[in-house]
Amino acid sequence: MMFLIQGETGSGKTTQIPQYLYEASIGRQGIIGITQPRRVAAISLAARVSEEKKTELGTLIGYTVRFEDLTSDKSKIKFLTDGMLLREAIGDPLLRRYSVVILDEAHERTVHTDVLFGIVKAAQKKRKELSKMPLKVLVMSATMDVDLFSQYFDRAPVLYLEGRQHSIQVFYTKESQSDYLHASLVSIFQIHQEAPPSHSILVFLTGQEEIEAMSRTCREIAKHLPQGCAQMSVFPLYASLPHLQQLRVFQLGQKGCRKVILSTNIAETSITIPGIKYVVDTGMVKAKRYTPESGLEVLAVQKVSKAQAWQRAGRAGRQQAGICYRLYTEEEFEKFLNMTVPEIQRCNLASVMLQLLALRIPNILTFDFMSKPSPDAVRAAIEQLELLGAIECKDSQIILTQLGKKMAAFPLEPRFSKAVLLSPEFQCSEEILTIVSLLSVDSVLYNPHTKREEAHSVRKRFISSEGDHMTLLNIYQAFKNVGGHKEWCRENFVNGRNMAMVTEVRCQLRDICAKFGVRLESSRSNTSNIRQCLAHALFLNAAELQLDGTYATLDTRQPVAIHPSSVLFNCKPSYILYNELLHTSKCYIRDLCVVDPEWLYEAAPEYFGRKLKGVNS
Ligand SMILES: Nc1ncnc2c1ncn2[C@@H]1O[C@H](COP(=O)(O)OP(=O)(O)OP(=O)(O)O)[C@@H](O)[C@H]1O
Repeated sequence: MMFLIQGETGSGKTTQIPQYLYEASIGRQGIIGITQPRRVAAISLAARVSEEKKTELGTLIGYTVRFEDLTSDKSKIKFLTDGMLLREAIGDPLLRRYSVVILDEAHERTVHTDVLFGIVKAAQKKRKELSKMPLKVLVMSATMDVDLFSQYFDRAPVLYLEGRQHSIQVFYTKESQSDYLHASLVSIFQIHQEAPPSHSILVFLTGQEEIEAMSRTCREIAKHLPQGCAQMSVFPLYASLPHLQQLRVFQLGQKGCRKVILSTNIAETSITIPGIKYVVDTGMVKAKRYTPESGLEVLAVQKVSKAQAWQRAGRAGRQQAGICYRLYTEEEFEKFLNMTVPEIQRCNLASVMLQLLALRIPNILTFDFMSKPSPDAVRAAIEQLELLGAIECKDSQIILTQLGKKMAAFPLEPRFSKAVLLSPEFQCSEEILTIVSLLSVDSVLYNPHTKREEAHSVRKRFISSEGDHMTLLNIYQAFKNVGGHKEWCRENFVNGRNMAMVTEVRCQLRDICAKFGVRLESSRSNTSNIRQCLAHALFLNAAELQLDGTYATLDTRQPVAIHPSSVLFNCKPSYILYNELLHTSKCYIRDLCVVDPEWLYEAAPEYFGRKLKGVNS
C-alpha cells in the first residue's frame, strides 16, 4: 500500500494520521515511523502526540534524532529525522521494524528524503516478493508536486484532505521592498501597535547573525514606545541555538506581553507554535548552493519558492484565524519557483554517496531518484571520496574500501569520520574525538548580546593562535578539569547543556570506534599532531594567504575572507583549513585551523600536484 496525502497546512496530517493508524491496529506488527526533515520538528511533534495520547514521551510515542534516542521497546509511534531512518536502512535495508513509514513534509526534498524515497520504494517491493510483513508507505505534504510524486511512486493514489479549522488571509506589499529587514521592523511594530498583545508574531529571516541583530533592534525600539503600548518579548529561533532556548518559543507568552519570534526556515514546516496569529514573510532564505565545477558548497541568501511561502503562511492560523504579511509584491511572488530545487541537485554529494555505497547501491547514477543529481556533481563526489580513501574505482566500478566501510558507520560527514579513523596514526585520538564532537553539536559558546564584550574577555585565556578547533579543544579540556561545574560554565559563558551533549556524542563515537576495533591513541605531546591529522582529513577545505593579504581556496582559487566570528579574524596565517563557506556580503570561511602546507601536500600529493600545475599553467 502506497498513498500520497495532500492536505492543507494545519489540517492534522502529522499529529492525527499516525494515531489513527495506531488505533486501527495497523501498526500492530511493527512500528509506525514518521520522518521529519528537522530535529526540532521531530521532537516537538513527538511531544505533542504523546501529550494528546496522555502518555509519557519515550514510551508509546518516542523520537530519534542524531545523537539522541528517546524511544523504548514499547514505542509504537516514532518520529525521526529523515537522516536517522536512512542510517537505520544501512543496517536493515528492508526496514523490518516498521509496518508503516510516513515520509512527511515530502516537498522539502532534502537529500535524505530523496534517497529514502528510493529506499522505501525498494523495501516495499522486496518485502512483497519475500512475502514478509507488508510495508505501508504514506507520503505527505501540503505543498508537494503530486503529479511528479504519483508518477515516481508507480501512480500511487493521492488522497486530498480538505479543510483546516482556521482561515489565513495573505497580504502582499504594494511596492517592491529594497530592504527586507527594515520592512520587517516596520511590520512588526505596526502589528504591535494595532493588535492585542496575545497575538504573537512569527517573522522569517535568514540566519543567526541577522536574527540576533534584529532581536537587539526590536528590544531597543520596544523600550522607547509610548506609554500604554504593550510589552514585547523577542525570541530568536535558529538551528544552532541551544535546544532549551529553542523550546522556549513553544511556551505560552506572558499575559499582556507580545511574543515575537524571529526564525530561520526551521519553523517553516511541520511545527505549531502556540499563539501565532501573524506571520511576516521576508521571502528570503539561506540555503545551500553547489557548483560542481568549483566543488564549492556555499550557504547563500536567496528567494524562497512558492511552496516555502505557503508553508510559512501555514504557520499562522493554527489555533485561530491567521494573517500572513508577505514583504514582496504579488508579481514578485508569481516569479518565485513553484517548488524548491531538490537539495540533491544543489549540495555536495560525498556524504550521501558514501551512504548509498554502504547500502550496497553501486551506482548513484542509476539509483531510482525522483530527480537525478547532475553527473558533474556525482563525479566531484567520487573524486572527493577517492581522495579521502573511502572508495576505489576499478574497471568503471566503484568499490567501498575497508576505510570507507568504517567511515560510513559514523553519523558524520566523511571528512570528519576520516579524521577520527586517522587519529591513532597521529597519536591524537582523544583530542580528535573531542573536536569532532564539538563540531557535531550546537555551539558550546554562549554569547548573550548584552554581555558580548565580557564573554569575549573571559574566554580570552582559551584562545589558541592555531585557530578555532584548538580554541574549542582548550575550552572543553578546561570544562572537564572542573568536572563540568555549572558555576564555571556560567562564569565562562559556556553552554553547559551543549557541553554535556558533546560528552554524550563523544561516548557514542568512541563506541563506534570500539565496534570497529579502532585503537584509540593519544600522546598529548603537542598540538601539531592534532592539526596534522585534521590536515589529512580536511585538506579539501584549505585556503591560502595571497600576496595582497586576502585568501583564496586551494582547490579552485575562490576568493574568501575570514569570518569575524573566528579567533583568527585579525591574524594572517599562510595556510588554514575551514569547516564551512558562508556567502553573505562576501564569501566567508569559518571554523578555522592553522596548518603547514607540507601536511596538505602529504595528505594528497597527486591532488595538490595537479592543483599546482593548474595554477602554474
Ligand atoms: N504543539 C501544539 N500545540 C497546540 N496545537 C497544536 C500543536 N500541534 C498541533 N496542534 C493543532 O493541531 C493542528 C494540526 O497540526 P498538524 O501538525 O497535525 O497539521 P499538519 O496538517 O501536519 O500541518 P503541516 O502541513 O503544517 O505540517 C494544528 O493546526 C493545531 O491546531
